Amino acid sequence: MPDTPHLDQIASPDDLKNRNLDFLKAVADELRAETIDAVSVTGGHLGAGLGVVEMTVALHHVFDTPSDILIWDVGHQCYPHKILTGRRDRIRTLRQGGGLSGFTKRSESDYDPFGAAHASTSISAGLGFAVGRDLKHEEGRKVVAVIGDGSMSAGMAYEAMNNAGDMKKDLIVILNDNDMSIAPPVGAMSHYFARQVSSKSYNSIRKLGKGVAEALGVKEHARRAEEYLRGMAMGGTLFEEMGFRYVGPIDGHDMDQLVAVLRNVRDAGEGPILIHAVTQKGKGYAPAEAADDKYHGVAKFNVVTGEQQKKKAASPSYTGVFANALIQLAESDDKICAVTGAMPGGTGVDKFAARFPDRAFDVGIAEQHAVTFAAGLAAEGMKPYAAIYSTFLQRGYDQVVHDVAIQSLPVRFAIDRAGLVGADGATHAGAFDVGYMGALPGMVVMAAADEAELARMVATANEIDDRPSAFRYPRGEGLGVEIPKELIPLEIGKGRIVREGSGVAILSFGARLGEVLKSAEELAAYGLSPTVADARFAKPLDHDLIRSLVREHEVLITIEEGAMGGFGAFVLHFLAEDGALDAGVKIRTMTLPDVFQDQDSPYAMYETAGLNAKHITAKVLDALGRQAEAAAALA
Ligand SMILES: Cc1ncc(C[n+]2csc(CCOP(=O)(O)OP(=O)(O)O)c2C)c(N)n1
Ligand SMILES: CC(=O)[C@@H](O)[C@H](O)COP(=O)(O)O
Ligand SMILES: [Mg+2]
Repeated sequence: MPDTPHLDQIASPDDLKNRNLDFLKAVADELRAETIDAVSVTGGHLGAGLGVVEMTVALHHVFDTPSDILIWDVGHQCYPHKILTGRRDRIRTLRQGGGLSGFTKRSESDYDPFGAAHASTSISAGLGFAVGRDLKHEEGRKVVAVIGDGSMSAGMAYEAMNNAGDMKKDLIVILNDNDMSIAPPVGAMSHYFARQVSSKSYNSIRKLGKGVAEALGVKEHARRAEEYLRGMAMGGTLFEEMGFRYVGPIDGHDMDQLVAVLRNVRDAGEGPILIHAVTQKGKGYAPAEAADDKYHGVAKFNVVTGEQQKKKAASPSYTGVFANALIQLAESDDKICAVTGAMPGGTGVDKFAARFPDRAFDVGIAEQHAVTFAAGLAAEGMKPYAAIYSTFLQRGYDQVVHDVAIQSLPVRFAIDRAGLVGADGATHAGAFDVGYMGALPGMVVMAAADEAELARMVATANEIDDRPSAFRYPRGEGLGVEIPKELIPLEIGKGRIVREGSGVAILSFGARLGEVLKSAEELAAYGLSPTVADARFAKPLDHDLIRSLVREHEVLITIEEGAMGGFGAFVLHFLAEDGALDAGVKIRTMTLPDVFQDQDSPYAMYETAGLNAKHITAKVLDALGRQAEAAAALA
């Protein structure tokens, strides 16, 4: 544990008030050490937090949080903020079951006025707070939104600035420019920020900033503050064109400069202001600074060496299987393209890009654009695979409906991180895609039961050229099954029987199949031998398979790694319309529960969700009227 005599004096941000700069700098140093130490035992997002340590201390010193509103965009950089705002004693529970969230969360603290985890929401939310404040005539309260350069690639940020610049509300936006997203940043705006930073004025302002900060002092009056601000502003920036006053670039690790600038901005009066702060992701921890990803997201690690305790994977990841299958197909099909929204590593598009650089596109944190861009590619006769996490595809849903589905354009949606993802919690759960994709006329919706199925689904989607298709697969490793060398496409809308049995049928959609097969073994002890089927498709549904399962069994259970309103609902709808329900057939649908589940290990989350083998066993017994045995199976 680090030695932290200054940080020990900070129970809340109040303890940062009336402190001198030397004290604040000492707190920052200790806060950085404490953050590194905590993440070394929990794993999590490290690089982003290390880049805002000084900014976090300065913000809580200058502003009167939580009365003043401080919003962290994404929230993955908020661990130092959590340590300063009364959560230090629980910081080593970050991202663990029952512990602190890895993001800002309203229910966790008054110092988290707005929850996040998806990018680029902070300016919109901040403007909402500012307008609400003014409507309540509480004009003295300040609103600050801190947004990263990567998150400034999303349309939402500009929609918010467009609105804020026009409304002229008192709102402070800090552009935390570390020249990194998860991967290197992309896009013209990223080049624009770089030009601002590399301009000569930055260097002179750095020197000037220190001098002026020393000269100004805490109680300097407003006129001097205004002059200082004007001296810092570079003039003619895009932000100024949008109605913001622009301050910077400033050194986001220089406490003297930060405190002086924040104070002046705080006291500068009406209207939106943007402070351009240049920071370094991973700052102050050599292994993070040296790493390509700046330790964006890490496993537990050794603080001295920086070595991460990554578990050796027994099988390839689903993501890797997707990437390899796509590359294999693209070797002989030059129409195949891959699109990612700032997640090249997470989706495997980086592998595809290494092989086919001209056919891989990282469009930034811009899922809406990613979907419509893919629609344009498809309309031009290309075969785009939009590889997007289930949770982030939510942001592009109108584009899926309006730009893709209504026009029957053959965009292939590779939906990664389907189902529960573990430590990232509710904000990142891939819970809803089966329902929202399956609702769309013409859409083909598949889910992979294992990695071999996934590889074949990639090939199946390649053949679907007259309408959109989607295939979903979970985070993490596959089951270790062999992947066929030749990727034979599946027959559209046809499932498969995996295990012949009688009495009970379990129809699985997606990667719960492993748990279903475990349950089938358990059920032998109860004298039962269920039929197990893999639906493969939620749309079109395999009507023949479902009819035969119902006809030949007393009980039908459906199971999926998704929210209600998905596969089970589609099956029930079909059976109701088909008249099967009139005959009193016993059907149960197993889905994620109707709650937003907090973070835990994926296994524990599925345990809470009631979707592991023992729950399936209990569900079968319960449906058969064997309640006592069902309860015992759960014990
Ligand atoms: C809508 C959305 N898409 C993708 C992500 C995944 N994501 C999380 S952080 C991040 C990079 C953010 O970069 P930046 O805002 O510059 O913050 P930094 O990590 O550099 O501090 C991305 C792409 C997300 N959280 N939300
Ligand atoms: C904050 C964020 O959205 C990403 O960093 C996310 O945590 C990555 O998740 P994976 O680890 O599943 O790629
Ligand atoms: Mg960044």
